[in-house]
Amino acid sequence: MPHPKADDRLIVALDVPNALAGLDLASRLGDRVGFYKIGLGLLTGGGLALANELKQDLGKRIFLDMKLFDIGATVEAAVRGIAQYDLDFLTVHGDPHVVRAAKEGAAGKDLKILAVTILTSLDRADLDAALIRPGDIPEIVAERAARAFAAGADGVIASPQEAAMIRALPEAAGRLIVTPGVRPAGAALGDQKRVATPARAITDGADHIVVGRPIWQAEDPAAAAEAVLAELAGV
Ligand SMILES: O=c1ccn([C@@H]2O[C@H](COP(=O)(O)O)[C@@H](O)[C@H]2O)c(=O)[nH]1
Repeated sequence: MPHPKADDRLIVALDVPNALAGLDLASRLGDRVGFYKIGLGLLTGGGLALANELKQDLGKRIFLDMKLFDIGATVEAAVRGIAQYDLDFLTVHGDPHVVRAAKEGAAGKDLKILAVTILTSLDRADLDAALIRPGDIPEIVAERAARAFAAGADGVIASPQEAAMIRALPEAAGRLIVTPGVRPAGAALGDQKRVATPARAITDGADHIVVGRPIWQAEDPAAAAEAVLAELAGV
């Protein structure tokens, strides 16, 4: 079922406590939103059943944000199982062996594998604490993105602050850039550290933006989504 009114550049993160709350939010957002992200927080709260319902009954596109990371054989088996569901995007960590295994698992299915570069909630101090090599974050993100693309990733997850740098990579031609860490001007950051506005993310080369709390925690989620969509309509 197509959604002529929805601008699928906006993906709304359904980080609500359970599937019922997810369905309720989706019904409040109605035709305004055509693309939803279901993540780890909903996994034990009926996330896959919700994904199925949103896709089959309401015609929404679904991004399953699992951020898989394991030995290749396990990632491949996990993705083969997930690919039986009718989903659109799936995340894995951007390490080349993980991306290659995920692509094997998704072979023959119309499921795009997106590689996480560096979480948008991290800054350089966090990387130091995790013993990740020295260097500027945008430079490390660009390198991880190039390696993930070389391993076959259909796209990458990065902060909007790195979108322009990734878009300029030759390896990024025809690949997707999806950016969480998006905040309308003045919105609370929460735990996000590398952020930019919806318009900035898109003008810098993102194909899709992911927006969660600024919409689902808003007093009027439909109005909050409309404000983001109005900003996107201007770029
Ligand atoms: O680097 C990443 C990867 C994934 N996410 C996910 O996106 C949403 C963002 O939610 P907000 O409420 O808009 O901050 C959330 O589900 C994360 O798990 C990310 O933020 N950064």
